[in-house]
Amino acid sequence: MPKGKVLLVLYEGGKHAQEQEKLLGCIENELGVRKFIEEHGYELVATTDKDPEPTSTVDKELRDAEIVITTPFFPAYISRNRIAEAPNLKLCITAGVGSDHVDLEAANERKITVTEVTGSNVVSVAEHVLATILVLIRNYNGGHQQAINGEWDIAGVAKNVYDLEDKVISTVGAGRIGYRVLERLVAFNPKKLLYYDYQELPTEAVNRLNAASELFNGRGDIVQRVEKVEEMLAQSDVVTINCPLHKDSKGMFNKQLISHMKNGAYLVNTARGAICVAEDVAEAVRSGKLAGYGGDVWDKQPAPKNHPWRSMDNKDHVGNAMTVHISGTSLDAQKRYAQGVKNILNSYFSKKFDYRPQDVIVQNGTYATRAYGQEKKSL
Ligand SMILES: NC(=O)C1=CN([C@@H]2O[C@H](COP(=O)(O)OP(=O)(O)OC[C@H]3O[C@@H](n4cnc5c(N)ncnc54)[C@H](O)[C@@H]3O)[C@@H](O)[C@H]2O)C=CC1
Repeated sequence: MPKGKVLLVLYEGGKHAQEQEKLLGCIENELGVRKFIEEHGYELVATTDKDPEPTSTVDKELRDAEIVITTPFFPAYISRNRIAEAPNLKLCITAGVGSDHVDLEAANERKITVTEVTGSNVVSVAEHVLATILVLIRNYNGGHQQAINGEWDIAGVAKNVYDLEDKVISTVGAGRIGYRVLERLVAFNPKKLLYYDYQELPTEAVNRLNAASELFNGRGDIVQRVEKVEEMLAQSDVVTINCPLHKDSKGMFNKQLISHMKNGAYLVNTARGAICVAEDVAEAVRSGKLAGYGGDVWDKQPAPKNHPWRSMDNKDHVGNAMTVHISGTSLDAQKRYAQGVKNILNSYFSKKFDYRPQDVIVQNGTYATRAYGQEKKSL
């Protein structure tokens, strides 16, 4: 009987993989799972060649694969067509969080299980959100450019510098990352922390934030849920997006929704690029409607050289805080999601299928989480 095949798609590490052995998430280090997979009698095929569909190595190797492991950082899109061409496929594992690169509806139709390593990089992303907010609101880029260019024009930088203290800050999505962002923001003494989510935060979670704000800043009752996103945006100095990409969130931040934001507000998106309409955001930054946009997720990854967010700029050249998709792939996160992938494989190989419930996105033809849409089934 031929061996079952596991297909692993990761980004290239090159010389960095040799320099840094903790870089588990690159093709050279294969999440540290090769030996484990082979010991269980499976074949492992690892590749970086994911595009274009349908002529890449992924297309060829997926045809007889039983398991595919991908990451959101360098996503191999497991599309409906690719699923149709992969009759043996039983399990898709996301090494990280966010499985929108898998066609979840098509997976359900075929009863393919889709799992991810829930929680593995939520702290990493929350820290990146805070970093991006501070880069923008403190005009770090303006000051840094002068520092390395030999300039000293303080007014030229200071005219775009604010404090985060006393601002209204909001999150679209208050799940694991959104909540951790709110937690970390308390330290900055915000005026209000608002959230928009169709799932309400537990009362204890809200009480904890209010109590911390009371203790550190002398003001309680700062957290509020807002029912209408437009109402939340109209009050917010800084908005961060922390919800998954699905049919209701795709293209949500378009020209029309951005028009409800305060003039000169900041928008930070480390969730998924396609939640925003790229050209509409770039135009809002150009016009000054947004004082800045930052994040690390793009609607197509790797993003093309001419993507509007690469050249997006404002009149003072300080409104762009984009990075490549790195927030969830810190070395600490890589260790956690590599271990999480191993645990999921172990559940599968043992035929116990005793996955951690929070890791399961779809199973047995249905959604196991409500995160991918309001109407989706809850466990
Ligand atoms: N940049 C990066 O490296 C990473 C990005 N992510 C992204 O962040 C997303 C969130 O991750 P977690 O917080 O761990 O997920 P989570 O499942 O804990 O929380 C997501 C929350 O968003 C809410 N939500 C869903 N659709 C919404 C909508 N249209 N409007 C408002 N709220 C909505 C859900 O009800 C849930 O409370 C992931 O799905 C992924 O796309 C996650 C990890 C790494």
